[in-house]
Amino acid sequence: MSESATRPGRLGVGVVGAGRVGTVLASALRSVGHAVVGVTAVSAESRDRADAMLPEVPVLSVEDVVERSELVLLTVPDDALAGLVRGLADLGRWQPGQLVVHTSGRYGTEVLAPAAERGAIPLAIHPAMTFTGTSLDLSRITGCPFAVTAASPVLPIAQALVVELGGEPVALAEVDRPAYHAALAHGANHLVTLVGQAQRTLAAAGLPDPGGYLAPLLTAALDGALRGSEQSLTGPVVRGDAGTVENHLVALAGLGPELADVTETYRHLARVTTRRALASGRLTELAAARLLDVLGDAATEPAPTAVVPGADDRDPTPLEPLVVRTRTELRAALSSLPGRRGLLMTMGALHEGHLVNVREVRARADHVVVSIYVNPLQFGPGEDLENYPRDLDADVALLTGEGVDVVFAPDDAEMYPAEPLVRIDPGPVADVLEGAARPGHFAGVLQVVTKILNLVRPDVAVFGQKDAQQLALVRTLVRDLDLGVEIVGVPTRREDDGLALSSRNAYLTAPQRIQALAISRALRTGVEAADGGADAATVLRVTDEVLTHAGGIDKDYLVLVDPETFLPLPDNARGPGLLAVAAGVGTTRLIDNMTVELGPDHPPRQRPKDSP
Ligand SMILES: Nc1ncnc2c1ncn2[C@@H]1O[C@H](COP(=O)(O)OP(=O)(O)OP(=O)(O)O)[C@@H](O)[C@H]1O
Ligand SMILES: CC(C)(CO)[C@@H](O)C(=O)[O-]
Ligand code: BAL
Repeated sequence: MSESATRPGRLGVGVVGAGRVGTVLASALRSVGHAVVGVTAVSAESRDRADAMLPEVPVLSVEDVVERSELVLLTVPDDALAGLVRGLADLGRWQPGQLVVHTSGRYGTEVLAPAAERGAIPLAIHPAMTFTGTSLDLSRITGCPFAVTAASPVLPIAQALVVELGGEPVALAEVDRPAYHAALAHGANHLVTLVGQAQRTLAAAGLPDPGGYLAPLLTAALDGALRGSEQSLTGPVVRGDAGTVENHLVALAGLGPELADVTETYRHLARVTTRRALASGRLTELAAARLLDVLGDAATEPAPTAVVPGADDRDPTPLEPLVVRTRTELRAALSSLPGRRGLLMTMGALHEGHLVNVREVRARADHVVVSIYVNPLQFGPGEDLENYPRDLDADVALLTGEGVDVVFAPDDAEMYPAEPLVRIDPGPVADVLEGAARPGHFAGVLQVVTKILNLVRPDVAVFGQKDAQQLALVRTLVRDLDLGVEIVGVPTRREDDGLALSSRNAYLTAPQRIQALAISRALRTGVEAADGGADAATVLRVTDEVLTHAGGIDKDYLVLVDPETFLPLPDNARGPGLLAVAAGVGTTRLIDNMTVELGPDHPPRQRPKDSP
């Protein structure tokens, strides 16, 4: 085709669909000398837009617009396009030689076949741009890439049209349009969702101007991503920082159901990011495996929880859990819960720390079971079995609205109909620290944990890191006895002043509660010393100094131990360590712990305020 034949010349342009794209493109065509002969606009919004962007252009019926135009711009929603073209063909409105141009990203020119059959020239152009429907958009078109699809003989017409608009035509085959459009929608539209999630999360964290706060970082990240591809990636995943990722998941879960979509997206994108970083050699197999372990396996990814508005059409999360007291009732209740089952075991007297654990279960399972049972086997003589706070109604009230399906609250006769003869031997970890202070405690814990796991048969069970030795022993139990349940540890939830949440805090008087703060203060001092490069002996000494000088603290033990064996670390130890305390405050015995990284080879622990 010759140059003059490919140039559109001065055309009468008609616009079907006075949406954002149609009015902006028509206005641009008008500004380069074409005449806009008519526009369709049904809603008041479209009429206003047509008025503002295409002043003095008559608003006409679809048929009149098509009849009067040499170039018909079809800018209707994608789903309406095929019907519109077919309908106009049935009415005999298409004219030979008429240019019929649509701007749908998804379609090529096939969708215009009914017009082509009547001699019209079908062209598909799609600007890779988002529009506001105002004159601001005119500048956005300049230099904007347009995907152009047309039969080869008329492709130059489509290209020339785009050049006239000020855009950069890029030829795209019919067959590639859907994937092309998916890529654009994923990048541009889902970015809006992602940035919106980041803003909502920052707002929940109390930042006054989330958008302003994010702008420099996100601009730099986008710039890097566009120029350096995925090599520009920074943050905890590419550092292999599974602890931080786990901490993020817990923090997000703690923000409540309105932000459940953030957890879901975070988990999914972090998994994909991990796999990409592994494939590009930026993560080792081991580091990737640790991350994927924390993030949960894609194959067992929980369906979105029902608390996400509109996320799926299952029944809404029951507001109040079903309370069952016997194993028969439990079995019946479980039989109506299909899918992945998650469990939190507790002794009741629930607090916010338990709720954080509930949310962690909910993020990992379709259904949540909470057990409430004060297990006599784990209490020694003279301990607080009789006084341990029990208030099932208050516990159920606290769990209401948290997406818990079933509360299993057996009494002693139901849990132990007969004195158990077969006992679990927890092994050497149970002989030290809590085990030494409370002989038989962990045998009793593992006995009841095994029973409840067998009764509930969960896919995943969550335990708090506050009871670090218990968590380690439960992991060993599951490994050694092949119990086939995923055990997830959850970081300790604290009051704002640092006190670890615990049911036994209820025993503290107001002055004792203040005295108890010395425990977390001492641990924090040790962590900071380790972060500053202090050796194990120094870390232990500075922690001890705080504890010893605090009033009202009756230290039972303060140790710096290996987090797996719970044996003391040597003075020159390197790597992870656990600072663990048990202390009496008045008549209440409290435990707490924090992890430290020892030795110069280890980077400082990840702080929440670290860059992403
Ligand atoms: N502050 C907390 N943060 C996160 N998890 C916790 C916290 N406190 C307890 N948990 C976890 O909740 C589960 C149930 O614990 P439990 O019912 O014994 O509560 P508790 O507050 O530890 O009670 P206690 O005061 O008797 O030690 C355990 O896995 C425990 O580790
Ligand atoms: C795991 C547990 C529920 C067993 O009684 C108890 O030890 C607890 O609450 O941590
Ligand atoms: N929170 C651990 C259970 C106990 O102290 O007995």
